[in-house]
Amino acid sequence: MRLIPLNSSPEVGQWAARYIVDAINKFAPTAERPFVLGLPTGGTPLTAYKALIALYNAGEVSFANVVTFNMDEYVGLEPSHPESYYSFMHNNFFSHVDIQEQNINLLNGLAEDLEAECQRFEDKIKSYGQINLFMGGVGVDGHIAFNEPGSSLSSRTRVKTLTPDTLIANSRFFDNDINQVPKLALTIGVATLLDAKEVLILITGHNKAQALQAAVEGSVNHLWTVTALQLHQKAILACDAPSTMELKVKTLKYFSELEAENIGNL
Ligand SMILES: N[C@@H]1[C@@H](O)[C@H](O)[C@@H](COP(=O)(O)O)O[C@@H]1O
Repeated sequence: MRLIPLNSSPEVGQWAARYIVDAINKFAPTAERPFVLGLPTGGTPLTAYKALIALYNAGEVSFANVVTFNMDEYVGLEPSHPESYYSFMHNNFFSHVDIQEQNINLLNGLAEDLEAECQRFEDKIKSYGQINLFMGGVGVDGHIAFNEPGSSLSSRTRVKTLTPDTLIANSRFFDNDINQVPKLALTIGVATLLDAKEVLILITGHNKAQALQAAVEGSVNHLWTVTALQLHQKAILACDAPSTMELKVKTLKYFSELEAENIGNL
């Protein structure tokens, strides 16, 4: 695991965007051999999307040969609903870059057969071989995508019932009314995420400090699904200063020194 200690949320976004752009450019994608990028929604990645758009506008990257897969989507919201993850992604990222619509993959939370939709998504990912880089965030309770506490660490894309904690956290996007938040979501599984060649998780804010502590210092545990990243060969956690507050001084110093000396720790 690499832990990248940064100061602020904008710095985390800039670091992540630079990492993604470098990965795409190094891969030199073509139409026949696209770069496959996994993407999240949420407040945390907004600074990364802004920084990616800035790098695109500066001519440093093209998304023309990038294929994307989003982590999750609510069940029952029209794509045009302002809080659907379809809307989020188009408003905050896709509409601002040169990605091709046919290269965008989002789960369809309105599918008649939700299980078949989840299988379609898994199959589509497999058709590309592997996701090259999956960016994600983390919930206050350490959930990854919508893999709520207690999710199988071998899980695949499926329907999940959201916990009261997640409904409360996400009600801020629904007029602070928990009853407007969809109770179900489609989400990639923990194993789907672990299948990616690289995983980059962004963690910002003091309310994520316990999740970061669990991810780095805790044991692998299905109650904090982010801890499954300890089993991944190439997991990176990019975090701001407030989110590191629960880490031992020794832990933070160790990871900081590795990065300062450009050694990394995979
Ligand atoms: N399904 C999403 C997650 O993918 C996201 O990581 C989490 C945290 O969101 P935020 O970044 O807004 O704190 O919220 C939701 O549960």
